[in-house]
Amino acid sequence: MAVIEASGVCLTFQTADGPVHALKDVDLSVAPGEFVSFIGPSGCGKTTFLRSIAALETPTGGTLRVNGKDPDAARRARAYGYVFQAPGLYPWRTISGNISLPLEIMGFSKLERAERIARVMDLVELSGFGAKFPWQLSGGMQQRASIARALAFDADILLMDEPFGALDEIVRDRLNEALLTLWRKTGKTIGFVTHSIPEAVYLSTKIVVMSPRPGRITRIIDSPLPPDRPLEIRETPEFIALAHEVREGLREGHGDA
Ligand SMILES: Nc1ncnc2c1ncn2[C@@H]1O[C@H](COP(=O)(O)OP(=O)(O)OP(=O)(O)O)[C@@H](O)[C@H]1O
Repeated sequence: MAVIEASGVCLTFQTADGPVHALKDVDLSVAPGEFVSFIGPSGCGKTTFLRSIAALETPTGGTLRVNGKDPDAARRARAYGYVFQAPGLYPWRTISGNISLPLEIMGFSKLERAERIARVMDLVELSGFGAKFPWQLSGGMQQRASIARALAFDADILLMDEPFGALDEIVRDRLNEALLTLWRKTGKTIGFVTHSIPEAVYLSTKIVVMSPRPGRITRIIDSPLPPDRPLEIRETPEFIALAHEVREGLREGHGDA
């Protein structure tokens, strides 16, 4: 069964300036364990599509199923964790306290919380930093903490909206590597929004190229790269050819190919 199944999904926002077609006729099927990146220029509906999967927006047409359920039922079943662009950690709580908060709200016992916090901190390589406050950590470490928080429910799906966009390239490279390791270890299905072609190509098993006005999918590219990817893979002809294909897809969407 597909983890995410979109068929003819449309979403039109009614604004004071008239309707905005944020998504038009989006068809996509994501299998369990895939790493799917959404790439495209500003305003092509990447965030809107991710938010629709998470039941934070409601499509105005078509059907969208998450784990075979409608997105709202999937949200209630805690089908996914969501990582936002900014880490969004509470400065008055420690890193452990931040990861713990949603677990507290969901009523997990103290013992279970401690076990889960230790496991996810290990996954994002932050063990030993639990007692620190967010402002004592670098930007990259804060974003890792926010990923740990999203992983704490142990949902099968991880939705990430440009999580590394604000970080410098060296930190971003390290986090990309860490995310791939985490994905291989956990087998989760990941939906990842990015503006970066190398990031999309490095991370994904499937690259979804989108285009604006109306927001739509112009190409879906299945990656031929192996799951095990050292950073140096970016220098290989296969990687460069794939990046070229994504760039072509982006150009086509702009109508100036
Ligand atoms: N709540 C809203 N009300 C009205 N229009 C909206 C709303 N949310 C998004 N839009 C519009 O829908 C379109 C798609 O927006 P969306 O944020 O999904 O694009 P995006 O591809 O994620 O862009 P970016 O890369 O800049 O984050 C844009 O034209 C945006 O202005």
